[in-house]
Amino acid sequence: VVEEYSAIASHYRLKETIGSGGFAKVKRAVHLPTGETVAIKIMDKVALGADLPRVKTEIQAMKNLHHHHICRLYQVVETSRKIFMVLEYCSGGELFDYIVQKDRLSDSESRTFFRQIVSAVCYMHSLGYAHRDLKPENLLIDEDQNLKLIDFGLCAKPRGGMEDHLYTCCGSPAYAAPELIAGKSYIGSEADIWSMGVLLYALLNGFLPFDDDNIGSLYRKIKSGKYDVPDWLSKESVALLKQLLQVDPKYRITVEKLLSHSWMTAEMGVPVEWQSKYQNTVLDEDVITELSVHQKVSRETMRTELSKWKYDFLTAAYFLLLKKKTSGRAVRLQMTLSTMP
Ligand SMILES: CN(C)C[C@H]1CC[C@H](N2C(=O)NCc3cnc4ccc(-c5cc(Cl)c(O)c(Cl)c5)cc4c32)CC1
Repeated sequence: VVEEYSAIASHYRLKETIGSGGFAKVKRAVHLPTGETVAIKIMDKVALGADLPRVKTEIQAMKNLHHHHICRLYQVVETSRKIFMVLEYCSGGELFDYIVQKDRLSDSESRTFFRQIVSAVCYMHSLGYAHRDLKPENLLIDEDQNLKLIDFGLCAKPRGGMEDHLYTCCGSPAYAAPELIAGKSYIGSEADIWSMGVLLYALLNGFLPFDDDNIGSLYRKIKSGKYDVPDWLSKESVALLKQLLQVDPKYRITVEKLLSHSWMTAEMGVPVEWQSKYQNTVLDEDVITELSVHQKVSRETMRTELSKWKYDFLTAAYFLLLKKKTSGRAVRLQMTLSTMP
């Protein structure tokens, strides 16, 4: 097995498999130069077949999406047979499992999580991306109980911008908007708003608003837009669900209005901050120092090299050192990154 993973074995110690998506295996790993834990998504190009473009879509999208509630891509390694994506590790697992084990979440815990989801989605929309597969399985919890959005294989960045219509019917049926399953052309951001309505319902109730083993009756329920309203729901949350789960996208709440909706701001007092907390234009001086000293190159050379954002071993070392710094650990490397030119 080791020779298969030799491309990354120089810098990562592979640990156990932590999950597998359709055509990918995800393993926990340790980044040897910093000691940080990462998740490595491993795909076999032959097995991917027609799905290879989805992976390229995901990689390209993740290179442009830098947000504290979006899983960070650190590095991409491609060999003749494999693609490895080195990703931010989330020790808390899937939000889906968290809801199941708690049965359902309280109004305020749902609000805390839902504000983070809206923050990530609003940020994506501001950059012209629609996720198109929003569901609790694609939201992970990190060690600080923060949510991280994953799986950008279906996300779309319509050429003509967010108003451009999309056509491919995709994502998971139970979370899919009526216009999407009706096979009509649709606006990606509007479909994401519907999916967030289904997500909020799942957080507050522990079950889905539209569910049926038979796909035909599931579609009929979604198109009807009718769902149960359990008596434990607060008046405000019922009002918000009504505005999210509007069958006609014309009447659906927009993400801008969502940021300051009264249920969203209750207890918090402030609208959702959707801008990224990550500073992704200025390079961190402490990290440059550590990397340039360690690689025995000038700071200028290091700055120039880092600014190419090649998502190689150097990009990974930069992001992981920065993560160490922001979580108050020493900005130190344990071995040379042998790949520096
Ligand atoms: C859609 N589901 C079924 C697939 C599962 C695959 C395993 C996942 N996982 C765990 O099960 N436990 C721990 C765990 C910890 N850190 C992770 C970090 C990143 C990713 C990740 C990121 C992206 Cl961008 C992506 O595309 C994919 Cl597939 C995975 C998964 C992690 C993870 C959860 C989702």
